[in-house]
Amino acid sequence: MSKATDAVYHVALRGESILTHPRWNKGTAFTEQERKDFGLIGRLPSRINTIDEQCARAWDQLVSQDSDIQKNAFLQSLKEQNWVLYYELLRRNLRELMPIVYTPTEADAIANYSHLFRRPSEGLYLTFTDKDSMEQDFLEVTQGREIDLIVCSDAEAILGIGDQGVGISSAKSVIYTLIGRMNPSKSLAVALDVGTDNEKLLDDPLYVGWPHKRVRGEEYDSFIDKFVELVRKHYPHSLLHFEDFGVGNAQRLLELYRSKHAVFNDDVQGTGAVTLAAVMSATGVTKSRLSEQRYVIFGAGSAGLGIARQLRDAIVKIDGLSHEEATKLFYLIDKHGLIKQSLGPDKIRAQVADFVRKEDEWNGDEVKLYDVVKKVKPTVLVGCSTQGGAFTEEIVREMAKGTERPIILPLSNPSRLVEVDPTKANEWTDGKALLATGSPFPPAKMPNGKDYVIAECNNALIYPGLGLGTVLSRSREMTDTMILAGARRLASLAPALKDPDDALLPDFADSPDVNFEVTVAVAEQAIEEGTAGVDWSKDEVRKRAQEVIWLPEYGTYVYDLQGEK
Ligand SMILES: NC(=O)c1ccc[n+]([C@@H]2O[C@H](COP(=O)([O-])OP(=O)(O)OC[C@H]3O[C@@H](n4cnc5c(N)ncnc54)[C@H](O)[C@@H]3O)[C@@H](O)[C@H]2O)c1
Ligand SMILES: O=C(O)C[C@H](O)C(=O)O
Ligand SMILES: [Mn+2]
Repeated sequence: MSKATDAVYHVALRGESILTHPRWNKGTAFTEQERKDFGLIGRLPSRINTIDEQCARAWDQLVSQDSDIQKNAFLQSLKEQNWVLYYELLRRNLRELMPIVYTPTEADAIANYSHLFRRPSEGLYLTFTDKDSMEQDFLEVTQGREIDLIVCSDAEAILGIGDQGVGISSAKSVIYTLIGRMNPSKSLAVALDVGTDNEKLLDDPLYVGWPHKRVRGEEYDSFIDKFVELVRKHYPHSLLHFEDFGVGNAQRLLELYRSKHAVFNDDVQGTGAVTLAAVMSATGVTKSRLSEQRYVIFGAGSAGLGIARQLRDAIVKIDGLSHEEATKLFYLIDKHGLIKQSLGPDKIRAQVADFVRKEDEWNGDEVKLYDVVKKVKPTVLVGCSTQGGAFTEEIVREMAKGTERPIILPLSNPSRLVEVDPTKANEWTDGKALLATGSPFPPAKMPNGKDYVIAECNNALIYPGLGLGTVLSRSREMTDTMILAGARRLASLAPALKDPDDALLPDFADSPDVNFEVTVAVAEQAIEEGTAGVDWSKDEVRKRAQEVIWLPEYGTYVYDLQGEK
């Protein structure tokens, strides 16, 4: 592992400029020599603190905040002051602080973005009205920086809370550092502000985004295209991560660009990958094959479709079924009920065409979840519908009648949108259900009194590794086979494989090591299939992956006018 503590950095900033630069600021941890060299003696109180002392102080300040949203705001401002301290504090308390900086609290932070606004998030705002100066604005912010990863969102479908306009979230790029241990200087968060259809925001005089209806159609496409072309021109080797685009754009843009650049849609592909890992783990417990399951996916949007495709493709690849046979194992349900032929084209999105059920199997207009469960007897039920509580007691009990160990994955975020509270699902199935949720939940009690840990089936458990594996191997594309390799590696690390009563997926406390393994698996696969721009042995992949790890440690600074800024 790289030892940043021993690292020596040549830095060209002095005085106020270094103290206000979050990458270089050490606050009270500047050494005596550094205080002399960087003109800081009169700018700092006398005592020199260690990182341990700084973490203890920051922790005390954090826990004195009254609510999670205030804690989130406190951590945001810490990030704006001192990256090392911010990431080190989070690293030391990962399990506890993930829900504060990420799901579910981040949903509230984004929903209240304009009201909590203090200063712009570091990152890039690209607004539709400024499209003509996009390249200039892009270069102004990036300034020739080395960037490996760009996370962008048009915020049309933020988690399950819908259109949030310009609610830029740097949370997704923070995770690349926190869990993927990626150098934060190498990532960039981009807000693509094309307006909003959220009336509450449009009517809010404090809304900080462009107060205009969402631009759609050709104008939208050409705006996005201009941005993607800039990324391709200035950062041809970067990974472009799409987050929380609306259902009409997510899969479409992915298909449009994936052969031209390494693009990744987290909601489609990241969610598909982590859910596949959870199902592989659960079928390990039930000692059955993926191809022996019957799958009901409730909510056929970006996530639902991504999950269905990922599972289907894995069944083909791993269990050897034909594409058609594997597709038949899936029942997709959206707001008009089961997706079946008679719904007609207005109610069926083009992307789900593969999964449309034949009419002769079903009577009636709109077939509801309960009726599907009753007839199909699914072994796997996935929720990505944004409909809190949709898996009612009646539905869960019905499912448990049809299968010994129902695999139930209510994935909608944030917590209040979960399709079923896992404690309830555990109770209604007498502890038989194999459960994982999208947001963190406390353990449920098994009939024998033991805790059943509810795994967090959130794409953050895998996307940093998928992204970093792609970047590390300098792949121009993130292929389905690379994603599958990452998902299989994650599944192989599932606690339930060792102890069937344990969690279906690794804990977030272990996510940095887990993602390291995913990174390695993805890069190995890219090299094996020839997608990579490098040709390394397996040992070398691991060594290189170690070398790029960034740890939140200060190192020693030397003042140097030619140094970094
Ligand atoms: N756990 C994870 O890692 C993860 C990842 C991605 C998305 N999600 C969650 O999944 C949910 C969906 O996200 P998305 O990106 O797919 O959004 P989306 O808008 O693309 O999809 C939501 C789908 O649910 C459908 N729907 C709405 N009401 C319904 C109803 N009553 N019955 C059935 N279907 C209904 C919508 O028509 C839409 O197709 C969100 O809550 C999001 O937070 C979780
Ligand atoms: O943001 C998350 O927690 C996961 C996912 O990307 C989502 O949209 O819900
Ligand atoms: Mn998302």
